[in-house]
Amino acid sequence: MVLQDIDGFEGGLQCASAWLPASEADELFIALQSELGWARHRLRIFGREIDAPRLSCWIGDPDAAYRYSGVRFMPHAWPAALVPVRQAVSETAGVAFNSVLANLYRDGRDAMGWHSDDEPELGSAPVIASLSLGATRRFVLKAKRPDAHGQLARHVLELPHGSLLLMRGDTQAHYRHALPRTAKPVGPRINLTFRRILPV
Ligand SMILES: O=C(O)CCC(=O)C(=O)O
Ligand SMILES: [Fe+2]
Repeated sequence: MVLQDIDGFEGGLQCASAWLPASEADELFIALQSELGWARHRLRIFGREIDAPRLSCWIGDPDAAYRYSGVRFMPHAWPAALVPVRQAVSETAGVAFNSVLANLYRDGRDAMGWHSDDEPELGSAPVIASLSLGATRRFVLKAKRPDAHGQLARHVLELPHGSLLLMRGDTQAHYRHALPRTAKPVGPRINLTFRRILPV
């Protein structure tokens, strides 16, 4: 397993493309797809309530209560399939993660819009570890402020089955990220973003 720095992020973004061997990633995908309590979370955008275009399940230790897009979630308990994964991801990242947001993108119409994971519960420079399973999808980062040429820097990553992406340092403060829709035919994808929720 090799964590590679992604250029232009000064150590704030690292990726291991085959962090989980394919057979383990296959098994994990199947277990999570059938066992998690997938639900359509509701989002508040400009005062309107809308259904998120994906299915989600929030998992964590009992004290890891969390607000996401203006909604307070009580975490589900850790399913057996995620106990060793949480341990291994925590070791790789060097952070004792106490929660994970699971997202299921059923096909190319499911997506996640532009945001930063900068909620106060995550602290000022959070480490977020993102494990991708299933179909490869495009993950895009865009700077919040223009560079010296007046451009908003953009970075595109393809996140394959079993890959682990670490976002650290100023990544949330300086960038937004998104998982755009795609018109290409793609199968389902599960993404797990491990987070450390601080007591507030
Ligand atoms: O699905 C992804 O790769 C991104 C998920 C994400 O940004 C999040 O859960 O905050
Ligand atoms: Fe995110």
